[in-house]
Amino acid sequence: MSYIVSTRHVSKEYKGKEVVSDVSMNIERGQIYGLLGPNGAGKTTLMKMLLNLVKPTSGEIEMFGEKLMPGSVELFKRIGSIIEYPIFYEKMTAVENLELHCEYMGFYNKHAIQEALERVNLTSVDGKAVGEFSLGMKQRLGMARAIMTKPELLILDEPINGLDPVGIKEFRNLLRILSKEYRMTLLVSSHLLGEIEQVADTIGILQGGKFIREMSMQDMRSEQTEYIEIVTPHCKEAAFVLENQLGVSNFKIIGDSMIRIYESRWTQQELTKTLVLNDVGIESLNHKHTSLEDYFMQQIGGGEKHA
Ligand SMILES: Nc1ncnc2c1ncn2[C@@H]1O[C@H](COP(=O)(O)OP(=O)(O)OP(=O)(O)O)[C@@H](O)[C@H]1O
Repeated sequence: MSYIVSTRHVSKEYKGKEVVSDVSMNIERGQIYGLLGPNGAGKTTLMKMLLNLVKPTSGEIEMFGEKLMPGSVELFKRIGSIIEYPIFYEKMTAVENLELHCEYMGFYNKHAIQEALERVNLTSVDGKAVGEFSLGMKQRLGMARAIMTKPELLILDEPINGLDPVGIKEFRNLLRILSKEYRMTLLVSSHLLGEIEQVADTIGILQGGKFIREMSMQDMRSEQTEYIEIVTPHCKEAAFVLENQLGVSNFKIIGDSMIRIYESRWTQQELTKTLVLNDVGIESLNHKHTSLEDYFMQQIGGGEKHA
């Protein structure tokens, strides 16, 4: 398998503290790869290492099959990125900023500037200095700058920050277009699975600097569990009846009033009947499945604990 990005045991320490720890990740050409993790997980640091902005303490990085070295410069002509907040010359207009970027990248194509601005829906800002833009407009301009040279790989750090709901929807469509029509490979970080689950092909989960898991969204969806959820004010009594009358062993008690049963031996009717016959009042009893967000929270250790 040829990967566009491949890291081998990459770690980064700051003042003796490891903030990225032994990360081995692989991004296939043409994929939208979601790098997920809560604040401070190490997503930005990992992306900065891919862009040679931060030197790994140990480990190796390959980009486009080539080992990343301090002097690798040509590689970055094939990569577009937005890391943290995009920075611009505030007194210049959007077009002037993009023209300057073209010059810097050795790429000049007036048509590409207009096309990029149209792609991100930032067309009626002629004559306005970037310093007067809102955060969302700056994010759009950052995106225009990143895609203007049609890079093969696009690295976006929390790109949804600052966008309104319409902007988020447009942004997801843009990612799909860049992937499907422009055949770009995309690495997108987020702290919320919900923001990228609809577009990502693969997810890598980072927590406390450690790479917990890398899996396709398809596998992630198939790992969602089904369960029966009982809401009852008599949780302890219900658990006792389930265990002793029905032999149910695979269940969790959540808080004071909820039980989730992960085995399908008994129907909803049978469970209801047994609980009621044993004087256990029930508020509801329903068949459910975990959402991807629940799954993600479980992976990063923020899910419910076993009773
Ligand atoms: N230059 C630095 N010096 C010291 N510590 C740093 C430096 N840069 C990052 N860190 C620390 O490394 C850890 C990971 O930070 P990083 O910004 O990579 O996480 P993140 O997952 O991108 O988080 P967020 O979503 O909040 O941006 C944090 O504890 C941060 O304080």
